[in-house]
Amino acid sequence: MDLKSKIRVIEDFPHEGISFKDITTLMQDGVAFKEAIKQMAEPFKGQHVDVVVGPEARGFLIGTPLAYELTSGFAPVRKSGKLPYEVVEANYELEYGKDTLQIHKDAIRPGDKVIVADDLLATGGTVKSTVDLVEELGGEVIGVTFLIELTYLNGKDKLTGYDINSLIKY
Ligand SMILES: O=P(O)(O)OC[C@H]1O[C@H](OP(=O)(O)OP(=O)(O)O)[C@H](O)[C@@H]1O
Ligand SMILES: Nc1ncnc2[nH]cnc12
Repeated sequence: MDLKSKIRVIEDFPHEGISFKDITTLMQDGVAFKEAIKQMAEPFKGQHVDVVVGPEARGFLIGTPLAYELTSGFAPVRKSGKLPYEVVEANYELEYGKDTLQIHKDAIRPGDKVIVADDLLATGGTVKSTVDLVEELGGEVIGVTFLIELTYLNGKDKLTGYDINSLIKY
């Protein structure tokens, strides 16, 4: 299936010069959505995964079905002030802004095998912060996976040494 053809591209959103990759059109198509998650899970089948971690908000859309497919737990990384229990936090920059991300202190146990999942890799700021939070809690990041990678932004450079996968490349 041509999953790339299911992505809607909107130019100059949310700012002039940004070519926004809209995954809602892929997700509306049940067969395409299922195929995308199946393909994202493929490299991890047969490996033990304790937790998939996904950053708010689109990381939840991809991370939770991936966790379900891998029979692992899921832990959310959220923007500042949303999580009710004790947190650790990291500041980050992304393609069109900056923010603070937080994770519950007990979301990861030391030694947990963790996959970090998001819809899209742009500059890599979001996912690098997410990886840092997992490692601060003692988790081992065994993979970092994206539905989409914007190769022209070189986000992978922030993630050297990690096993990185992406299904759809621009
Ligand atoms: O690689 P980066 O440059 O960090 O950009 C990628 C991030 O940007 C988007 O999230 P956004 O912060 O727009 O939040 P949302 O998921 O709540 O829409 C996207 O879902 C990734 O998480
Ligand atoms: N170009 C883009 N399209 C969709 N989400 C993004 N997040 C960061 N850059 C993005």
